[in-house]
Amino acid sequence: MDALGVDRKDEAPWKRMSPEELEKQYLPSRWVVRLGPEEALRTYTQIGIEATRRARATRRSLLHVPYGDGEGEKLDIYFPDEMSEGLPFLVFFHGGYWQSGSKDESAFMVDPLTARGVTVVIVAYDIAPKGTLDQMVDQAARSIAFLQRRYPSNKGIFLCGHSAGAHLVAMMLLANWTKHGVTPHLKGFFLLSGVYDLEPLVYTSTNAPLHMTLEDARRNSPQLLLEVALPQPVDPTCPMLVVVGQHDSPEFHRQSREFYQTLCQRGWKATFEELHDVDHFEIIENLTQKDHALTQTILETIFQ
Ligand SMILES: Nc1ccccc1C(=O)C[C@H](N)C(=O)O
Repeated sequence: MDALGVDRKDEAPWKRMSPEELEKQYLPSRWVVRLGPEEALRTYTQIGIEATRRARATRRSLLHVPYGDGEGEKLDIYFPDEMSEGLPFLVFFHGGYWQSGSKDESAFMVDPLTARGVTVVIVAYDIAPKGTLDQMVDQAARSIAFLQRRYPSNKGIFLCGHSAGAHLVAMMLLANWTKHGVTPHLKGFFLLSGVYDLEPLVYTSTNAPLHMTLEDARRNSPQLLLEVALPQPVDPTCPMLVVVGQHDSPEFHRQSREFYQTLCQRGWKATFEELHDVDHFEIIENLTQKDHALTQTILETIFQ
């Protein structure tokens, strides 16, 4: 038994990997087949910058809105043409292993979603080394509480996260909304190529700027926490979509599949999708396209 009282037999496949293999499993850029690792990361950043430039040039927006007192606690809101506060919101948390990326290069899905009447919010949080995992999880919850307070007549808040951002979104299933003074009207979760058990990362180079101890990792692992958690306040009929790319690593596949299974066991209406011929970066780059299958699935979920 570990500190959380979970009887975790030493069966996790990553525990049998060499340090080199574990390192590779947790570097998504190494599994991209269409491009080299550096080029894949560069392309992802370029597409994010271009989508953000376009969103800011074409959509009505409120940029750098503070959701807290901290310098980094800002979010961007992009509105559809139709002006109404009674609209669905999609709130996006970017990836980058909690140490890279920003809201200013992450407005991927703004154009196709605002065109269909969704208000899209891109949240900034204090990445490492400035922020710790605990602080980033708290910032995610505070940004959502802020939006619920500011737009109380919203038609539902849908959370979407990519990679490390999917981890932050998954942690919202465990948020103590009483502490935040408001219960957000959460209506759906889109978890794209996420990590839900942070323990293996403690033994990789990704942890260098994060400085996670094993305890930090466990305290911030929704996979572990949900296995032992009490019934959650999030509505059991709330749709949860767990998505992984075909060209994500085997460890990323395992993490998504196991998290999906845990969500189902906890009684949530989860679905699991492996996107054919898609890698860790395309999964989010594709959301700039209105006709892409995942963009359509997200819109259908929001408007079902
Ligand atoms: N920049 C990112 C943005 C989103 C998601 C992952 C990354 C990564 O860089 C992961 C890791 N450093 C990699 O080389 O695959």
